[in-house]
Formats: sequence, structure tokens, C-alpha cells
Amino acid sequence: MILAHADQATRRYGDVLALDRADLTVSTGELVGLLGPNGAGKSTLINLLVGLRRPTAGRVELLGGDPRRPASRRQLGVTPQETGLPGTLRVGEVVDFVSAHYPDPVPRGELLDRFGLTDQARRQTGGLSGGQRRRLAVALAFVGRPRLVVLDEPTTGLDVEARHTLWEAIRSFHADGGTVLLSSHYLEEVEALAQRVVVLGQGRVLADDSTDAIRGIVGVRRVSLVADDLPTLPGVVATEHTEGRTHLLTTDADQLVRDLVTAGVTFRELEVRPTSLEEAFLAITADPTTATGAAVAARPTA
Ligand SMILES: Nc1ncnc2c1ncn2[C@@H]1O[C@H](COP(=O)(O)OP(=O)(O)OP(=O)(O)O)[C@@H](O)[C@H]1O
Repeated sequence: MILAHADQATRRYGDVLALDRADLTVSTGELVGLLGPNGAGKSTLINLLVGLRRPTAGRVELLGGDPRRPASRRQLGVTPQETGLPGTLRVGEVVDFVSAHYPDPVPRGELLDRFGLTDQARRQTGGLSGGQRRRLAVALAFVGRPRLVVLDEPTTGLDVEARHTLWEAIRSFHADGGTVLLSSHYLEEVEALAQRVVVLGQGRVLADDSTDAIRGIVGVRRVSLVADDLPTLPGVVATEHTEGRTHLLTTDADQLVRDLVTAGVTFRELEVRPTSLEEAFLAITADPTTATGAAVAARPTA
């Protein structure tokens, strides 16, 4: 069953085209990652799906209805990117307050334990660390045993341990049959959790595929060297020249280095390093005729 659906969803903010004809379907039991750099449109798409904003064009549907209708949101749990908690309420009181809205909430102790907040139950939320506050905000999305949980960058600002606690909680909800849509800047995070990844860039869905396939697309590396003359080499997604160095972006750095040697290229000062997600996106969107670009373009996007 389809729990969330965007059909050519478009959203403008004045002159800014934040989301450009995006398609997305999330079905029961899926754990889908929404991956993209800053400003890609992740929050915009999420906000349309959970009824916080209306699309300028196109259609969105949540749990079979219009997300703007409260009835459609009854079985939804959301943690937006920005949240506020009443600073003088204790952690346990906040959980009780939210729980009171649901017929069969997760017991307070169980929820706090799952999110590593048991020791903070009696603390006022104003006295929590940023990471603890974020974990509480995420935990609240799960209180009402929702069918669908939507989390907008749930682990931003968390240290490694807190991030892992949160991942475990998300995994266990999913293992019990729950459905999750979460956004992230980090491929590693999406890889750790999701089987399916939707990549957004400049408001468009660039790819919608398995985590493995996306790793192949955005796992771009930068091979940089000094060489007078370079032949055309296979597997190069983009080429840049700065200060006498040539930078070759590729999804297979090992093979590229082998090809350089086989081609008899005289080079020096070779460096291989990972690219940022931004660089990878720029590379794969810049030239749709490259092998990598074709892999992206092959997905239905427009
Ligand atoms: N309320 C708004 N008013 C004007 N422009 C907006 C508004 N919300 C978002 N935008 C713009 O829409 C584009 C997409 O923003 P969005 O927040 O959806 O991206 P994002 O992928 O969630 O980014 P981030 O990872 O930084 O949170 C950006 O250019 C942003 O500046």
C-alpha cells in the first residue's frame, strides 16, 4: 500500500523553484532515504508530504488523502528540521503530553529507553544538551505508533554515539513493520539505514534506486595530478584544471590510475581523495552524456 505519494510536485517560493516536478512513492514497510546537498529541496518535499506546505503545482497524497487534512495525518509521526520544546517541562512530561493525544501510545519508559533518554526523564528540556533535545524531538515522532514516520535530518548535530542510538531506534521501528522516510546530507547515514535512496538536487529527483546503485553514482572520487598532456580516459565524469593541476572525477579511481599508467601518461604529484556530496552531484548533473550521468538520466526524473 502507498503511504506517501508525490506526483510531479512543484513548489516555488517567489522566484525560487525549490521543488521541480518531483515524483516519490513510499510504500508500507519501506525505509527510504532522501539524500541531497543543502538547498536541494529535501525539506520542501517533506513539508509538502506532511501537509505543512501546499504544492504550487502537482499533487501530494498522504495515507490515502490530502496531507492538509488532519484525518490524513492521524497515523503519521514527523520530526521537522527545526523543532521547539517547552523549556520548563521535564522530558517525561513532554512525552506524557504528546502521548495523551494517541489511543495506544508507546509507554514512556520504553520510548525513553529506546532513544537513550532514560537518565534524562526528570530533566527540564531547557537543560538538555542539543543532542539530547534532538533525540527527544525524534522520539516524539514515534509515540503514537504511527504507520509512517517522516524525519527531516534527524541526526544533524548528534555525536557518533547519539547518532547510533537513533539509528538503532529507527531500525527497530522498521523491523517491526514501520515505514520511514528520512532525509540526510550523508550518504553513510542513508546507507546505514535505507534500502532505497532518492537523490534530490536543485529541486529535482536525480535518482531513485537501491542504496548500492546510488553508492555507485555518488561515490565519486577526485584523482588529481600534474601532467602536460592527458588523453581522453574512460570513466571520467568531469575534468577541472586549477593552478597547474588536473582534477579528474571518477567513480573508479583504481581503474583510472591503471588506465593512466597503461596509456603511458607522464604524471606526478598524484592524489586520490573522496569528493563531497556536492561535488559528486555537480559532476553527475553537469554532463548527462557520461556513463555516470547516463545512469542518473536513465531513471524517470521529469
Ligand atoms: N520559506 C522559504 N522561503 C523562500 N525560500 C525557501 C523557503 N524554504 C526553502 N526555500 C528555498 O528553497 C530551496 C530548497 O530548500 P530546502 O530547505 O527544501 O532544501 P534542503 O534540501 O532541505 O536543504 P538543507 O539540507 O539545507 O536543509 C532553497 O533554495 C531554499 O533557500
